[in-house]
Amino acid sequence: MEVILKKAQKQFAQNLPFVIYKKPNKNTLTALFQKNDTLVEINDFTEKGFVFASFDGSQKVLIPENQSEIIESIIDKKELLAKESSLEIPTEIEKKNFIDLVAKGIQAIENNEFKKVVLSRKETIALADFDLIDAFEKLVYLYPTTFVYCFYHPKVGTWLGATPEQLLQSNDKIVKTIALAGTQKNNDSVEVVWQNKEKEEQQFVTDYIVDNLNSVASEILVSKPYSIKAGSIWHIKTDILATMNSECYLRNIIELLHPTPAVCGLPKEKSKIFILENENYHRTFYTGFLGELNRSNADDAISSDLFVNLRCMEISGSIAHLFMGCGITKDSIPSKEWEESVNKSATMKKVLDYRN
Ligand SMILES: C=C(O[C@@H]1C=C(C(=O)O)C=C[C@H]1O)C(=O)O
Repeated sequence: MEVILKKAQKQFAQNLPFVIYKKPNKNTLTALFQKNDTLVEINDFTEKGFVFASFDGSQKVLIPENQSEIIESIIDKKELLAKESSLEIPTEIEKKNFIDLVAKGIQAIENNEFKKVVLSRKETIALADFDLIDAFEKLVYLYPTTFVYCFYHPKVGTWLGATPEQLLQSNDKIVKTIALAGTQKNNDSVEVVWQNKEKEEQQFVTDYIVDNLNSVASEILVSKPYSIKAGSIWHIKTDILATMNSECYLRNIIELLHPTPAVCGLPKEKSKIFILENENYHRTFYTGFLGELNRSNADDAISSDLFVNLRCMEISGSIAHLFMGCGITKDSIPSKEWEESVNKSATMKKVLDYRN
């Protein structure tokens, strides 16, 4: 593990692109160290490597397998306990802006413009004594059930995240995906109880995915919704397994699924326009997707393994930009959505706040 982390440090110091990641519940780190700093873009999703794509689909960057050194390493055993962050809380202005944005979203739903919209915000934190690879290592230990990554490209930026959300996993004609939505903070109670607002919001996501896959799948299996925990937050999740028609390609499936109503809304186009016009910042790679694309020699028979870029931050010099969003429906209460966004920001704040 030392070796792979040291190599990542060196690659970063030399301004060469790399990604280092850990899959949910796995004890292996994988890294792709690109040997040059060429910016490679995806054309049709037949490329091999690690993809890093933006929310609006305008940027689809690849760390190509055939131009990279690929290293895997077992994660050393160590336990880091999550703790409450003591970093600064956001300002009253940030709070007011987000509450106003959510109220505007609810109004648009009441006007029947759409049924659901996911609205988000960005929070900026000044960093002291920050080390990228050290922060990545802490994320690995803090969030074992999530997809943890550190992505760097000198022409794109530096991102870190620990996301609970799979976009899809595919091998030939078998595609696995999930519907994830509904959020509540862990309060150590024995049973997690969900209100109708969260159940409905998550059902929208399941229905959307199943409806869209129906046009290209010969069979779809859908699990019952269940609760899962990511860091100190609970979500509702449904597993979906589809067998695709022979004329369906990975590119079609990605176009059908991304962005799902878990991060955009319903209907897709109308909610997307609302997001682009009303969130007063650019999401760039937040709520985009990332992961292994058409991996060669996949030992677990999964050739593409993609995740949605949530619970993430962009590092820019000595500043971290944190991103968090909430699903808004007709039953949303703006102040509660604000609290939810604050709870979600704790995922990254905990690692920024950690002192050895
Ligand atoms: C948009 C985010 O999360 C998404 C929104 C959720 C919700 O609205 O309850 C839950 C999980 C994610 O699908 C985020 O974490 O920024």
